[in-house]
Amino acid sequence: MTDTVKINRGLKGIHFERCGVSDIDGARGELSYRGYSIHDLATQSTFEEVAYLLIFGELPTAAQLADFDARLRAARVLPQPIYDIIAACKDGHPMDVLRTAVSALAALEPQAQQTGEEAFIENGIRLTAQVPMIVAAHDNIRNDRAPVAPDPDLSHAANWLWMLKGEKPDAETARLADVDFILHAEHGSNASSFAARVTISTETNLHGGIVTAISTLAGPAHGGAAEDVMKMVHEIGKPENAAAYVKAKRANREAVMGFGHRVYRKEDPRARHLREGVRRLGEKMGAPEWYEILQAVVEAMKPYSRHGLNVNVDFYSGVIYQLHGIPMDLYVPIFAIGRMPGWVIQCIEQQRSNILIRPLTLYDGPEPRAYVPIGDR
Ligand SMILES: CC(=O)SCCNC(=O)CCNC(=O)[C@H](O)C(C)(C)COP(=O)(O)OP(=O)(O)OC[C@H]1O[C@@H](n2cnc3c(N)ncnc32)[C@H](O)[C@@H]1OP(=O)(O)O
Ligand SMILES: O=C([O-])CC(=O)C(=O)O
Repeated sequence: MTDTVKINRGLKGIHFERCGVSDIDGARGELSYRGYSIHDLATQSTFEEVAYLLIFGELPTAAQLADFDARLRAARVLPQPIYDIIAACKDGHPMDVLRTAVSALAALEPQAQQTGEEAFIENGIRLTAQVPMIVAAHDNIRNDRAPVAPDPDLSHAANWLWMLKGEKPDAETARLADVDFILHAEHGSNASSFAARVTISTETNLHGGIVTAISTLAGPAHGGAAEDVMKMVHEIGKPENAAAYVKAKRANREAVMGFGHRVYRKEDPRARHLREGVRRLGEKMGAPEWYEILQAVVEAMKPYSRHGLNVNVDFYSGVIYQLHGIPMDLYVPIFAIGRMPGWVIQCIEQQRSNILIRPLTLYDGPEPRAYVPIGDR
């Protein structure tokens, strides 16, 4: 038996379900949400429209978008105990604080216990509005500032920057954040969405799935990579050091952060928009060196890229955040803010045609043996 069972470590290349939300063509380096190219969405759509598209399956009409947007804006409310919980763990990593706060919301808001499609949509919209509030409130509280009240006149992205910094962003800055959220909104059966589906498959509530997803996104092999890319860029310091840095990493068989992907064998299509964002923003702010360091790393990685090792979505995003003065440990929470609609729809899809997700591990431990009482060991 042991010899004949095929083990798929990491479930590489395994389709565990059908899903009509996003399509990733790893060989071609293409991504679409509900049939719409990520390039069209990133250049023409807004986060609110994309969130609607992901959750309801179609691009909204103007009236549907206005209604959805109003629901999102009305949901910008956190119960007071959440601020107390954030204050109590303010010195923790923002992902730990976010996870704890979302978990607390499940206990504080009675409607969070409801399951079923309507409840998941309602709770998903509320959480999508609350997650940026939690991240911004934490950053304010840990810096001895009062949380900034949401502004009902601002879009999701602009309101996030307003709550974080206490200043209204200009249109270009708000649009860059909007595009960043669109690019991060959904990505099929990535580790955090898969983990959320496993949780939902036990018939629990949406908040449980989102808590799982936040935990899973945090690691450096997934969303945590953006923070590590920025640490790498600081360590490299100037473009001429990039080749030696990459050589040393490869000699030690260590990963260069922001490179590699389980599915893409060509460049991650999302990276194009973020690269352009870094280049433009660097020029505008008189700090072109960050873009130059990143491009020097890309150049240095070329000899290793022949098996499809290319930049992923996490490679360029950190520098954009840094140029906006956002602390490094907020990079993963920003990913989580963008990913909310993707997590919500993955949980809805799992619930819609549920089956308990419970794969097997092949036992390769000791043969059956006699129990030895503790006094005789
Ligand atoms: C939003 C996201 O989650 S995107 C991913 C973000 N994560 C990162 O950027 C962290 C760095 N990258 C990685 O650790 C990996 O590429 C992962 C975890 C993303 C994907 O891992 P896997 O699909 O398991 O690929 P695997 O690790 O088997 O890599 C295949 C080959 O590419 C190499 N490789 C993969 N990623 C990298 C990297 N970042 N730097 C250098 N080499 C790499 C591996 O060493 C391996 O080479 P080998 O066949 O000679 O042993
Ligand atoms: O799909 C993956 O494995 C990781 C990823 O790029 C994402 O979640 O955006």
